[in-house]
Amino acid sequence: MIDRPPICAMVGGMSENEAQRMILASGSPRRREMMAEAGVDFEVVPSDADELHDDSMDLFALCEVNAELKAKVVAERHPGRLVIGSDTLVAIDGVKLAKPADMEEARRMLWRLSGRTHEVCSAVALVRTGERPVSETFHVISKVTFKELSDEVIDAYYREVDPLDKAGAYAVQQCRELIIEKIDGDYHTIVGMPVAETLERAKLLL
Ligand SMILES: Cc1cn([C@H]2C[C@H](O)[C@@H](COP(=O)(O)OP(=O)(O)OP(=O)(O)O)O2)c(=O)[nH]c1=O
Repeated sequence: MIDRPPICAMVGGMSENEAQRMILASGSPRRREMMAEAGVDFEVVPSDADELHDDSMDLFALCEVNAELKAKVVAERHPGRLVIGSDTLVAIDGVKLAKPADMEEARRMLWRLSGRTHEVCSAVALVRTGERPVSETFHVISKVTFKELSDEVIDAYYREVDPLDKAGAYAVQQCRELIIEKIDGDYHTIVGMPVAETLERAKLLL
């Protein structure tokens, strides 16, 4: 006899367990770690969506659009599954800082942030296609104040931290004492995703 789950435990051709398994549409190791630490069952399918860069948009709006683009591409390929996409941007004086293209740009970003307070926005899109479609997007903004930096401090910081895959060219989770004076808001939002709120909302949508 073929061993298969009963029909009542099947959702659109998937077993209930598979349907309940969320997809994190991200290549970010930080997002993956935060979801894993929260103890949820999920699969990682990085998104190949092209991110939008539009300085005329509000910080939160651009972040939300990018989170949606990332989630939608993966959701289209996995109908029936709840897909989580996320985007993080840093902003100061109306200028948005994404991931730096090279070390020179990274250094320029840190100088811009030196001794000042900036915003970090992380947006999350929860998207499902198929029979029970869902599209919900939200964002959280936290504030980070940098110490006054110097060339020596930046050299020391970049000996320990690779800035090239991080918005704003720094990582709050690494060698924080070298560059950061103060954090106001949700720490996980700065690392890349407001994970508690994401999972609360996701649970209601499964
Ligand atoms: C501000 C900040 C950002 N980051 C990271 C989180 C994100 O991985 C990255 C922002 O770039 P994103 O474009 O949001 O994400 P990503 O390209 O790393 O991953 P994906 O699009 O596949 O989801 O910066 C930190 O790790 N620490 C920080 O303190």
